[in-house]
Parts: sequence; C-alpha cells; structure tokens
Amino acid sequence: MKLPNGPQTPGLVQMLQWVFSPMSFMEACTKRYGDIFTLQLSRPVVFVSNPAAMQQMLTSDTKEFEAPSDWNTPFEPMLGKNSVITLSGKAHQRQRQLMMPSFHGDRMRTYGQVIGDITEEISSQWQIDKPFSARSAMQAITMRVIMQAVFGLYEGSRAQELEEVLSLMLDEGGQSPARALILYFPALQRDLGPLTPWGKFLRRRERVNQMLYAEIRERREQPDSSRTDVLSLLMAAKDEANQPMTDQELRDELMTLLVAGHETTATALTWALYWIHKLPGVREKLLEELDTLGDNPDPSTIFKLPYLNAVCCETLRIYPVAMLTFTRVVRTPVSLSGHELEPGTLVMGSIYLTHQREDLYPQPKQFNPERFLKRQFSAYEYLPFGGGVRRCIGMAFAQFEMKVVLATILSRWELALVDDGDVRPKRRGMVSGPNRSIQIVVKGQRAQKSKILESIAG
Ligand code: HEM
Repeated sequence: MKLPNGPQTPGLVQMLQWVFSPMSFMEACTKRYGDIFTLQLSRPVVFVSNPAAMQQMLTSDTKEFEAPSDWNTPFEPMLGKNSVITLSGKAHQRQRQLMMPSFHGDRMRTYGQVIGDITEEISSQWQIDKPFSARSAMQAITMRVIMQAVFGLYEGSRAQELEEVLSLMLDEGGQSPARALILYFPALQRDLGPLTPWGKFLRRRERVNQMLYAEIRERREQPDSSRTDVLSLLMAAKDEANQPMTDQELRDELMTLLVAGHETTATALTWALYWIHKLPGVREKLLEELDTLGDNPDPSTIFKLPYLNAVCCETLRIYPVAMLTFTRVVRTPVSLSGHELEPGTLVMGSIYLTHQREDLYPQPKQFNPERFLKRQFSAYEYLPFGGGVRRCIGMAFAQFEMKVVLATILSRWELALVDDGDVRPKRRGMVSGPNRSIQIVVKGQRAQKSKILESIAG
C-alpha cells in the first residue's frame, strides 16, 4: 500500500520531533509534502488538514473511519478502560449518550452561576502590584469549577484533599514532553518506588480512586434529587436497556471530564489573557463591549456578546489547545485527498494546520478577532473542539466558562502583562500551551466596573 509522502528519517527521529516540537514539525511537513502526509510514529499515521478531508474523516465516522480500539491507550493509566475517550464502537456510543444530557446548552445557566462565583472568589485574593502566574490562576479556577460543577464537591476535607491530589497528579502526570513519552511507551511505565515519577503517579491515583469511590458510595446511600452537578446527573442516567453506569464507569468518566476539561480550558484562558493584554486595541474594544452590559447581565447575555465571542474564537484558532483530533482508523478502502487508503491506516486531523491555512485565515500568525466578525467558518474550517461522533462533549461548557471567567475578571480588574514579549506554543503533555510563564500584574480595580459580578454571583 502506498501511503501519502512524508519524511524519510528513521521512525525514532520522527517520534522525537513529534514529541518535542509537534507544531513546527507539522508545519515543515505540510510545506514540503502538502496538506496530506505520513509520519512514522510508533506506526505510520496519515495527517490531514484540508477542510474537505477533515469533513470526510469526521463525518463518515463509523462507516469509512472509526476510532481504533488500541490507539488511545496513552490515556488509559489516568482515565481507565471505561472512559468515553478510551472506548470505541458501541461502548463509546453508549457512554456518550449517557453523558451528553449533562452538557446540553440549557444546563449552562446553572453552571454559569458556579463559574462566576468561583472566579470572583479566586480573583478577590489577587493583590495590587503583586504579579502572579496567569496559568496557575486559571488552573485554580478551572479546577474548582470541575470540583463543584462536575464532581459536586463544594467544601469539606474530601473536596480539599481531592483538589490537592488531583492538581499534583495532573501537574506531574503529563505536562513535560518526557512525560508524554512515558504515556506513548507503556514499557516505560514501571513502578520503581514512591519517589520515582511513575511510582508517585500510581500512589496518587490510588488515593484519588479511594476518595471518588467513597463519594459515589455515599451518594448512592443518600440520594438527593435536588443536586444539579454532573456526577448526580450521571448517576441518574440510564442507557437504552435501562441500565445505569457502574461505579467503575462513573469513576472513569469523572477522571475523563477532569482531564479533558481542566487543563484545556485553563490553557485557553491563559492565552486569552495574554492576547487581550498584549494588544491594547483588543482590550479596549472588549471593555467597551463589557461596559454596555446592563445592570443585571445574565450569563447567557455574556455568552452572546459578539466581540467577546470573536476573541475566544481567535484564541482557540491561533494556537488550538488540542492540536489534533483523536486518531481514526480506515475501515473500508477509501479515497482521501486523492490518496487510496487501505483498511487499518491510521489518520489524524491536524486542527493546528487547518487553523494556520492562509486560504482561510490570511496572515494566520496574527491575532485578529475581527476575522470571526467578518466571516462564518464551516465546522471543518474551524474546529477547536474536533467534530463528528467524537466532538468534544464539553464544548458548550468550555465556551461558556471562558466567557464568564473573562467577563468577570476584566470587568473588575485593571490588569497588565509583566513582560509583553512574544510567547509561542509548545507541547504540554497531550495538548499544547504557552512556552513560558505568563505573569500578570493587577494595576487596580476598574473604575467603570459593571454590575456584572453581583448579578453573576446572584
Ligand atoms: C477550551 C477547552 C477545550 C478544548 C479546546 C477541547 C477540545 C477537544 C477536542 C479537540 C476533542 C477531540 C474531538 C475529536 O477527536 O473530534 C475533545 C474531546 C473531548 N472533550 Fe474537550 N475540549 C475542551 C474542554 C472540555 C471540557 C470543559 C470538557 C468537559 C468538562 C471536555 C470533555 C471532552 C470529552 C469527554 C471528550 C471526548 C469525547 C469522545 O471521545 O467522544 N472538553 N475535546
């Protein structure tokens, strides 16, 4: 079988380039081989970025393409075998159907209150003229949002310990390229004692599991139908055969939502704060729009603000946190971008390359929210949340969270970057993020503070 062209260097060299500098590697390949090429990773993988190929691959999912049963194994140590991310076929479909109702648009209003309260609480600890890391601050917010809106844990020693252990586990579990290498090569996953990275990870995971199972057991013993958090909704959900999720499934999906939703949203918010404060014109326009909000803006009014929406869209376009869609495997012989692919071929959609296309986004390296006001992009030209049967379950939640957090912070605080030098993206575990710390300093409270905060906080 002839695969699309790609680099001829040894597989190990390609794997290292892929792990350590995925974005420049993909860009160099697309320049040389066009918008479909093959990389030799642990197996050959075909990369696509043309919107038509993206559409074909994502929408003919389950016919011509499907998620391979073994490719998502790097996620398994953290998420388990029952996660919607590690499953494929019918089992994947079942989990998705059980999970989707918790993330429907109409549930966002409830979560909006929680997100506004948490942002207010955490940002109220910032001190004037004392710099802080944008990333740590955004991680603190998105972690607390998951703890409350998803796990339903508001206070108490379990909430506190779980938040601490999970933060450590996520921070050490997958941020560096070297850690990503451990995830790609299961043979490196050896427990060499409590002080070694993998040993530490295993012990923390054990403690997290104990706490999650205890929480699930207690909720089963004392059901409370007034709860609105995702865990309670998942516990009440039934599949087509009227079967609820098992404890193991619930544990795996909680970890999935945490891993998929915490770091991604925190990184997107960090980038947004960087661009807004790097480009004074963008900040001014945004503040002008936020100041037009009346006295009692509903979180859903914030959600509809056009310029805030354009800023969030451009943030996720220029450096998409998820560089790629999940892998798909060819099921039946298929022609993709003029190449005949045989069953078994692995294909990945490069969201990063699609978002960097000159034909769609002139001067793609420039941050320009106006492009989203001037033009509507199709679901395969702009796809920070992927597409098809694996499209991000938390898409509406993440968009809502980004907007409410930014509106809350920007309406209250006068912020500035400590260093407005350029920041570039780099791999952070399985996703991408800024290549250096972005420090922010509070200059003061905004004089023209809108009433947004009180209304969100109810
Ligand atoms: C800015 C934030 C986020 C970005 C950029 C993002 C992006 C993505 C992408 C690209 C995929 C893969 C889609 C595909 O292969 O077609 C995905 C899957 C997923 N995301 Fe998100 N995501 C974000 C936030 C969230 C949040 C907040 C949650 C939940 C609380 C979440 C839950 C999930 C889940 C469960 C999947 C797996 C879906 C499946 O396999 O069926 N994500 N996300």
